[in-house]
This record gives sequence, structure tokens and C-alpha cells, in this order.
Amino acid sequence: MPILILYASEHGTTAEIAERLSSRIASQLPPTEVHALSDIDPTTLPNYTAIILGSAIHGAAWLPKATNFLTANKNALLQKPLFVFSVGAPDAMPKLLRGWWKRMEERKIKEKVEKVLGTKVKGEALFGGKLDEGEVGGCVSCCCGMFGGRTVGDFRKWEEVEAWADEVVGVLKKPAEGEGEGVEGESQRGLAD
Ligand SMILES: Cc1cc2nc3c(=O)[nH]c(=O)nc-3n(C[C@H](O)[C@H](O)[C@H](O)COP(=O)(O)O)c2cc1C
Repeated sequence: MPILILYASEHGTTAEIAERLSSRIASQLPPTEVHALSDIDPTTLPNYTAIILGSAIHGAAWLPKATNFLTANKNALLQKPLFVFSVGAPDAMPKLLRGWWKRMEERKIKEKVEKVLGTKVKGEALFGGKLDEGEVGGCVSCCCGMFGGRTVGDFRKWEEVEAWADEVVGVLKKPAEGEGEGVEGESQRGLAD
């Protein structure tokens, strides 16, 4: 059965990261499938070995379509080893705020996911994304610009994406206690404890 990578994206960066995760994982544990949340039939979730769910971050939270999917399909998702990732732009913040902002987002998203599921997931990550001209406007743009932040930029670090893909593979390959193969262990990258 394939490993499923699902994503919620507004401007395409989360989709690209999902594709990169997929190809890296497929090079070690094929097959994989990648789908936008809007393109998956939730009744097919039992057909996958493991599920990796990712969302772009807006307003320091997952996109509503990702949170809604998590809530609506909680029971099916919990039957599988579940990993989550987020794609945001904390590196666009002014330098002084960057670390604090990233940790705040990590904590907030982790708490929300665990609250919806009622349990921890097998692994989590927050990756840098991309901001194109005109995507972020108004107050956010103005404040970032004034205090040394950026409103345009590519903050992706592909080596971090691939390293997390390798961690996911490691977790999935690790035998569960008392079983021949399984999913014990956790893979955390960039998300606060
Ligand atoms: C309207 C808007 C709001 C955003 N808000 C946040 C935010 O609160 N925190 C953050 O880390 N990134 C934020 N971002 C940055 C996006 O998460 C980042 O650009 C990401 O790469 C977008 O992914 P996507 O291309 O898949 O939509 C925002 C971007 C936009 C366009």
C-alpha cells in the first residue's frame, strides 16, 4: 500500500514541498502518492500505509481547509501512522522576532493538531516557504518592511525537507514492540515540545 502525502496550499509552495517529500520517501519506501486535500476521497484513507498531512500557515495557523479535514477525518487518520508538516515564513519576520515567532507558531499548531486528534502524531515539522510579490499586503507587509523583515523571498531549505523525509522513513521502518515491522518512534523537526 502506498504512503499518502496530502497538502493544503494557497500559492503552490506547500504542494512543491509535498512533492519533494514524496520523491525522497519513494526513493526509500515506495510507492507514494501526493494529493491536494481537495482531490482526495476520504473513504480511500484506509488504503494507505501511512499519511503525511501538510498545510500552508496563514495567521499563525493551518489553513481552515486543513484543520477541517483533520477534524472531519480524525478517526480514519488515527488508524494510520500520521505525520504533519507546516509551511510558513517566520524567516520573513524582523530578525529580533524571528525565533520567537517560529516557536510560537510551532507550539500553536502542535497544540491545535493534538487537541483535534486527542493524541500526538508520529512526527511534525515546520518548513520555510516562499513569499512572492503582492502575496502579503496591508499591516503585516508594512510592519515587516519597517522593522527589517521581508515581504518577498524564498525561505525554503530543501535539505531540511529531505532530512525530515528521511526521519519519517526511519520511523516507518522501525519495528514496533512485539511486531515484525511497525511505526514506533517520533520524528520532530522544528516543532516545539
Ligand atoms: C495572506 C498570507 C498570510 C500569511 N500568514 C503567515 C503567518 O501567519 N505565519 C507564517 O509563518 N507565514 C505566513 N504566510 C506565509 C506563507 O505561509 C508562505 O508564503 C507559504 O509558503 C505559503 O504556502 P503556499 O504557497 O502553499 O500557500 C502568509 C502568507 C500569506 C499570503
